[in-house]
Amino acid sequence: MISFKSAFDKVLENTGDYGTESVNLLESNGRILAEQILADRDFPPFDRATKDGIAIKFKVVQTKKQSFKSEGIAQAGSTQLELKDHSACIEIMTGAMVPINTDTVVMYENTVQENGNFTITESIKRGQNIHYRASDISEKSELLQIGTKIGAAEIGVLATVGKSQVKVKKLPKIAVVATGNELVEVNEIPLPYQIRKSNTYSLVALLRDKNIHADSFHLVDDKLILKQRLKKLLADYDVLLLSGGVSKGKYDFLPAAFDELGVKKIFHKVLQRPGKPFWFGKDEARKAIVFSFPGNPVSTFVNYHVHFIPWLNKSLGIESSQFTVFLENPIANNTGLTVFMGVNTRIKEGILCANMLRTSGSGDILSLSRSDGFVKLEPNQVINGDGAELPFIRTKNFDV
Ligand SMILES: Nc1nc2c(c(=O)[nH]1)N[C@H]1C(S)=C(S)[C@@H](COP(=O)(O)OP(=O)(O)OC[C@H]3O[C@@H](n4cnc5c(N)ncnc54)[C@H](O)[C@@H]3O)O[C@H]1N2
Ligand code: MOO
Repeated sequence: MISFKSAFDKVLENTGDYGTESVNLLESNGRILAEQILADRDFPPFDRATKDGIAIKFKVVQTKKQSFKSEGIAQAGSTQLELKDHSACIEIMTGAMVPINTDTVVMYENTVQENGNFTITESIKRGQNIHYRASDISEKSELLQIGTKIGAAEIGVLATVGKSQVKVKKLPKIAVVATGNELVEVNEIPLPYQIRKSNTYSLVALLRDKNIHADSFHLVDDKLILKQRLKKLLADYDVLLLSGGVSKGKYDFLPAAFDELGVKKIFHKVLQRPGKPFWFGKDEARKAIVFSFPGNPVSTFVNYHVHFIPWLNKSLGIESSQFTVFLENPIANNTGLTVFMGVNTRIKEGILCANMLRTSGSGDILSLSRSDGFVKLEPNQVINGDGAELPFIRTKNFDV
């Protein structure tokens, strides 16, 4: 059996690169940018008014009482106007081009209007209320780097520079596989010795959060059939995420089946809890990676978060976020295993604090919906009554 750290390192040594693809702008949300985005023009592209009011030439302002006759209206979305009489003004709307021969915008609220003449009522500064051309960034400057995670703000930038198609990192093609004769479908009534499958649904849902639309399968405990089905899945998919069938049971055929199919075992069994019987391997010939998680729901869930997510992030070229929480309870891990313990979190005086949850073990599927994530305890780590800051594996968003 290998330590959690060694297993984790081996998982990260076996990441893949799935290339790039072009997707529609809105479909790029949540994806990883695979092209450098440059400004196609200056930002902003012209001197633009930031207030509705009048545009004037500052130099001609002599007294507070002076009034400016309006020559016309500069509307956003219209060509640039020119102030003919330098002692007059042009009314201007937010977003419009500042007219030629003007350099200052005074908002309507700071003027008094009478018969098309405007008198400025407040002191003004030269150049006020103008967002100057290229003051944010100039043409050809880099706006977004390769490797940026695209969110709503980036979609706005991409739209601004006219990217209706965006080159993003391709996601691996994934098969989620349930194993076990005891499993029935969600819409079936289980017999007394059966249960409905849940792991595959959780995994498919988790993957959807990563924009991956996985296909799911169910394999029964028959070694020959298992091998036939696995062979095809290994050829058709980049990654197999399996649950169940990897411990010591008489029907836990997966390790032997992988061996007979020529899938290289990288490790089997990790000094961690839950999720100890995790089997990880690589099919060099068919170019597939196999995450074969132990079947207990908490084991599958924890392994997905602690091993698969960092693997996926590294495969896509992005850093995995590292969180910590302050665990408020004393706890002793009297084992040589790395332990992942379900916790609830809350913000106390600006600090994210965690409290451990009672659970009956890795078959306790309800504990997953009650917890916000897991804290990581090192082998034989003891936390006394003062609590301690610990690594935190977040499994829920803070906004839910
Ligand atoms: N002699 C030993 N027995 C066990 C060991 C061991 O080291 N020696 N390890 C235990 C640990 S730890 C775990 S975790 C489990 C993992 O066993 P398997 O990966 O072989 O999984 P199964 O036996 O197939 O299933 C375990 C449990 O999970 C339920 N299950 C499976 N798939 C699903 C699914 N898709 N949805 C919901 N529930 C699922 C299954 O019905 C079982 O109850 O082994 C221990 N035993
Ligand atoms: O790996 Mo098991 O999850 O300890 O029950």
